[in-house]
Amino acid sequence: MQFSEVKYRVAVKGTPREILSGISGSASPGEVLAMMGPSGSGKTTLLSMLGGRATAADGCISYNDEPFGKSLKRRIGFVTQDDVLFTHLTVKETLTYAALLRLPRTMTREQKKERAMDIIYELGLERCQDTMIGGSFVRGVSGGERKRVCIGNEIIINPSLLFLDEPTSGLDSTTALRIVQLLHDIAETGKTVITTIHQPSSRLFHKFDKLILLGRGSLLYFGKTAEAMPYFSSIGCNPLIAMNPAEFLLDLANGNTNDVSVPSELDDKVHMENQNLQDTNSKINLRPSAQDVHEYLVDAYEHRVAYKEKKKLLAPLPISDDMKATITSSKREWGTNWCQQYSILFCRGLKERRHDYLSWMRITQVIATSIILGLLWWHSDPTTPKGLQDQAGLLFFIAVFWGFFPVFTAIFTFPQERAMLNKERAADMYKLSAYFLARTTSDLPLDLFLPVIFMVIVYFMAGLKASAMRFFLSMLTVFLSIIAAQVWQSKLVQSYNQCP
Ligand SMILES: Nc1ncnc2c1ncn2[C@@H]1O[C@H](COP(=O)(O)OP(=O)(O)OP(=O)(O)O)[C@@H](O)[C@H]1O
Repeated sequence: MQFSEVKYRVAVKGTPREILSGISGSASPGEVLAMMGPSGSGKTTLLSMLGGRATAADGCISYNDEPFGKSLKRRIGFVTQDDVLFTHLTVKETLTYAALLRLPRTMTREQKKERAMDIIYELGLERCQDTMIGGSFVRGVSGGERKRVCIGNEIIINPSLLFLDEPTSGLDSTTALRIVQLLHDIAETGKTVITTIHQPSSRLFHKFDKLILLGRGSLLYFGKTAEAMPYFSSIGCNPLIAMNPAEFLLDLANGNTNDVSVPSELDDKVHMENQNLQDTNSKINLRPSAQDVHEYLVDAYEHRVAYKEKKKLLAPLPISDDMKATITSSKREWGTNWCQQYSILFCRGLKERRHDYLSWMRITQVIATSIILGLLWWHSDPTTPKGLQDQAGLLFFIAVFWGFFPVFTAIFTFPQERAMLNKERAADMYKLSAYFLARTTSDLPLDLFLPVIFMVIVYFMAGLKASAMRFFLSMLTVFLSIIAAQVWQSKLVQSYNQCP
């Protein structure tokens, strides 16, 4: 993968702001490329563009000399910074559903399940395979285990290109090392791995083959990790005390020169500025400002390394015609057919949402409402015109209540699923129509369970046991209200149909 002069701009309050200013580099099969830089330096933005999740304002990104195409989606694994997983599924269920949806049709269902189990063992998740993922309201697996599940979700398809956004953040050094070792092993099988990383330990730092150092959206270094320290030494920046190279590079990228030797050009600049300050009796600076350090590093890279690296990027890659045809093909390859996608998504939807739909809070809410209604219409008499009018009012209330109740549930549960829908659709896991139908139909049995309890209570308390026909008609009203609610919900899904 090669990228040259990649730029990214956003408009902040109408003013264009440059997030990335001309980043160039490359990563080859068998290599792990790490992107380092202070928070807000543009690592995630660059990774999203390289992974085809965002479009660059300027510049060129190519994969085996071809631009990003739909067929590439299934060859790319992308682990986002935020863990996007279903909270109520277990580790094993999560990876099994991913395997069933993503692995190619040529594999049988059993083989796909076996692959999920292999990943569980490979990532050391066997002890928590039956534990729920969990989230803000449900206690589940630990942060490190959740991160490993996210990685497993992507490596399960054996991607040619694997992108990871801060896979080791918040993990202890041993677990972090284990994950980086895993990335190394994946790269050794001929894959390309690109990861952003925050403050790695020195042991981790040396595991990366190539390094990109970003500072304020500019490239401060791109090249072999082993050559980073000699390069900075050659431009006059050396650590004055023994320190982790990653810490030293991050300090430099932040413009912090404490415990770092400063090149003579920067020293001269500080002296000149101090002379001007003495004239105005202002406070004297002892160290160069962060802005000066940044400008010096960008300038040094531009003059000493950039030209050489850009020349390397211009050299054509030797690629076979078969490979070229696969990359340029605009045909999407689905891992499963439409019916299989529907049935997998239906089962997954039932498993995930039964916790929300059948929670004690919802059950109590429904039973309490039905008891209140039963008390208000206590043993109403359907033989008089006034009593019949009363019962028509009750039926109207029931229809409205069951029209809105599922809608509110959908409003609260769907936004949580939106991130998942975006992520899975970006990886071409299924068609939107399969998702939509599976979601609507998996909600129906759950939506119908509570109304039945509700209706039974109301009928016995309000004394509406007169005719089976009337019971049937009011159940039909409830059912139609729920269908109307589901159709309304489908509009909600369609409004989110702008994902890639
Ligand atoms: N759409 C946007 N609108 C406004 N600012 C943006 C947008 N996207 C990115 N930025 C800004 O661009 C900068 C780089 O963001 P990015 O998420 O790439 O940083 P990062 O290096 O990954 O940071 P961290 O390590 O904290 O995750 C940040 O200052 C961010 O606020």
